[in-house]
Amino acid sequence: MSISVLGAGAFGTALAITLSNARTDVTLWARDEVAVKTMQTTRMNAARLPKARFPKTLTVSSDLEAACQAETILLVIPTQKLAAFLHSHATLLDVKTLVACCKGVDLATGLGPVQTIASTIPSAQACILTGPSFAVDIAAGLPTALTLAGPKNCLEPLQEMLSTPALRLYWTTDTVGAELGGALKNVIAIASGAAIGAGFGESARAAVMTRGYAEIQRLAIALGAKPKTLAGLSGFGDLALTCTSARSRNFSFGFALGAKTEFDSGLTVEGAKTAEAVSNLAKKHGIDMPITNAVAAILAQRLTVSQAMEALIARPLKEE
Ligand SMILES: NC(=O)C1=CN([C@@H]2O[C@H](COP(=O)(O)OP(=O)(O)OC[C@H]3O[C@@H](n4cnc5c(N)ncnc54)[C@H](O)[C@@H]3O)[C@@H](O)[C@H]2O)C=CC1
Ligand SMILES: O=C(CO)COP(=O)(O)O
Repeated sequence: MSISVLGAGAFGTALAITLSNARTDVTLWARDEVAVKTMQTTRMNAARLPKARFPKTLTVSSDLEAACQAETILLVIPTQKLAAFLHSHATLLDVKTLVACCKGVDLATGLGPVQTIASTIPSAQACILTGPSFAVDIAAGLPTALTLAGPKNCLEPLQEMLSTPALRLYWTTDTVGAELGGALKNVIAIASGAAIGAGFGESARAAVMTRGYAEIQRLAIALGAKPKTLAGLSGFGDLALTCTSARSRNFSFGFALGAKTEFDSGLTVEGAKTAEAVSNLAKKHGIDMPITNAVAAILAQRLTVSQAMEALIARPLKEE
């Protein structure tokens, strides 16, 4: 039962390193042949995950057909690129166990990663691995706990296969809760970063996190998520990590918005497109999501960070 990790960004590389520390049949695939050759020679991914050395057992390849011979495939490319990737390579991915390792809602379709897999490759077992984890921590072998969600029949073998001495996986069949918790917390992390960057203070950040969690629950439960999943690693756990760490790209992006400083546009910030996608979903389902709407409005330059905060604080008073 071999494993291929498709996508050699920070997270794909980290997962491939930790898995190949524990087993010998892991392949890390990247589309860029030059980057693959460099990784094969240097045994590291200096561009995305500097300092982390590849175990001898890790195979790095740009041959997608060969990589897709594996029974279990981890998809670690950004959410907005996932649907096109699956469409382009559907025949190679047919009937496989596909584990999305990305966090977001597709702007074009309004679907999360599991739903995107299920709608594109119905023959596949569509799963998601999500929860609080920075790539650097996973690559360094630091203790981490994640949520694995998918169809019941494949969860236990997959949990066994993807757990390592440092990486502890919990399973759930609630794919809706797992994918929405991971997607929506990134939007709240942008808002938290903006609050800190603009100098509104840590009390304001705590309010953004807590009321953000309330709106995550409102939308996700309306779409079928279980409250227990949202309170777990993939929801509350990841919200806590991402909203409080300057190592988070979503938090740092928000911080730069609030502080009016530059931000590296080459970095993957899933919450940016997801804010608009979720704002559209909330409107469609009649769900009140003022913080998400504020982030979407800031990114569309309809509001400044200060105007957004003033509008949030001035909302009608109500029961918690
Ligand atoms: N970096 C982290 O600490 C964590 C990241 N994640 C999630 O993992 C996902 C990927 O993030 P990162 O690896 O950090 O991003 P990254 O920006 O480091 O890497 C993304 C990779 O995807 C590749 N890619 C993009 N479009 C592609 C396509 N069409 N075909 C093939 N490859 C393509 C890029 O070449 C790049 O190597 C995101 O959804 C993120 O939220 C989840 C947990 C932790
Ligand atoms: O999802 C993550 C932590 O669990 C990574 O966060 P960023 O994408 O904001 O860096």
